[in-house]
Amino acid sequence: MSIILIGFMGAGKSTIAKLFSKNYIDLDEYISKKFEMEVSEYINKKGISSFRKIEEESLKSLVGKHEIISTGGGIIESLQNQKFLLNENNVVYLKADFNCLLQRLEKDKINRRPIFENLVRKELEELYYKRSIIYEILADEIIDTTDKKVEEVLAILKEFYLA
Ligand SMILES: Nc1ncnc2c1ncn2[C@@H]1O[C@H](COP(=O)(O)OP(=O)(O)O)[C@@H](O)[C@H]1O
Ligand SMILES: O=C(O)C1=C[C@@H](OP(=O)(O)O)[C@@H](O)[C@H](O)C1
Ligand SMILES: [Mg+2]
Repeated sequence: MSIILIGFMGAGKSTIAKLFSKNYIDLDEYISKKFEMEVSEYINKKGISSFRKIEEESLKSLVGKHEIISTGGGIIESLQNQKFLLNENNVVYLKADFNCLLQRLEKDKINRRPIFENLVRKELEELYYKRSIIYEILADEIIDTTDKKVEEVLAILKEFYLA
């Protein structure tokens, strides 16, 4: 079994997966290593549709092989992935208020996120609400990370799966 973390950009999926288990895989990191370029570079060079296809293939091939998988926020843009995730039993939605996510994303100088950088606030907010409904539907567990420290979120996840 694999725990699969879903949620909007900035929810803390990559951070939490890494801390939860040595046997983690981050889909963006996996894709970046495979194609020897940052995900942002891949999206800018090859386009978002190509990236979504790679995400589909990667998700399918990695589930079951790692204790925890952090996905990219757009994983649920693919209908195929939605169906796949609906059939999985350990999908955890890391959620947060829009303003909280925005603050985290603005502070994060390490990861480049074309979807975040190329949208104006209103467009990003619309995307957030559109995606939030889908994350909720697909989730087996939901952790609200708003105003929670990384350590607190990690402790809740451990309570679910390691207690
Ligand atoms: N619970 C949290 N509280 C405050 N900052 C956080 C929290 N979780 C993650 N962050 C920060 O937000 C940014 C995005 O985290 P990241 O793990 O890359 O999110 P995601 O993979 O969901 O996009 C990073 O700078 C990270 O340190
Ligand atoms: O929401 C999205 O469409 C994306 C989210 C990013 O991952 P994080 O959610 O880990 O930031 C990354 O996969 C890519 O930039 C596209
Ligand atoms: Mg991430």
